[in-house]
Amino acid sequence: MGIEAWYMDSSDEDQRKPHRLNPNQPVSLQDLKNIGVFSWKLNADIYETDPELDQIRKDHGYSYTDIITIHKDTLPNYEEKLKMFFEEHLHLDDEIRYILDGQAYFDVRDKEDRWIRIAMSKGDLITLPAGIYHRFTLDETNYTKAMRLFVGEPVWKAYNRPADDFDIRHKYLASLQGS
Ligand SMILES: CSCCC(=O)/C(O)=C/O
Ligand SMILES: [Fe+2]
Repeated sequence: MGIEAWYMDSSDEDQRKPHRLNPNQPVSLQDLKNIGVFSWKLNADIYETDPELDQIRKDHGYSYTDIITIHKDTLPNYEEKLKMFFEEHLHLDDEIRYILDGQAYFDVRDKEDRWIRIAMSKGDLITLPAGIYHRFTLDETNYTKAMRLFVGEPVWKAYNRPADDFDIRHKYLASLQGS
């Protein structure tokens, strides 16, 4: 199957709810590619030995990996971290996440600054381009386990919006021209 994405409503209700418009307004994988968001569906049951994952890592230079389990019993400062992840932000590098178990949402801004919600579940690998405004939340199941990948030594620093003066933000916006 792979990821499913849709435009969000503007309600302030629980961030863990789907927040679909009525009627639902789906966003295609091609729409996501057009804003620099790419995804793969892999077999998460074999992530430790998966040749497909190895190939993606080789092709993109994802030399670093670690695993984060996001659940109230496993993640230190759980509430604080979830709050931080849901602040709209950007990074100076690509954000690459592979869901090994459970599910979660990434929200990204489209070219018109509208929120797109991306539903991620076991086996979904996603890359968000450096400079895109985004945020992350668990869904109502309150659990996910994800591999974090990075080119070289990881830099987790997030810059909350507004972060419009960074070169990477200009570069990202320029990359959208004509797409
Ligand atoms: C699934 S990893 C936690 C979320 C995160 O690291 C991040 O930067 C969200 O935007
Ligand atoms: Fe992020």
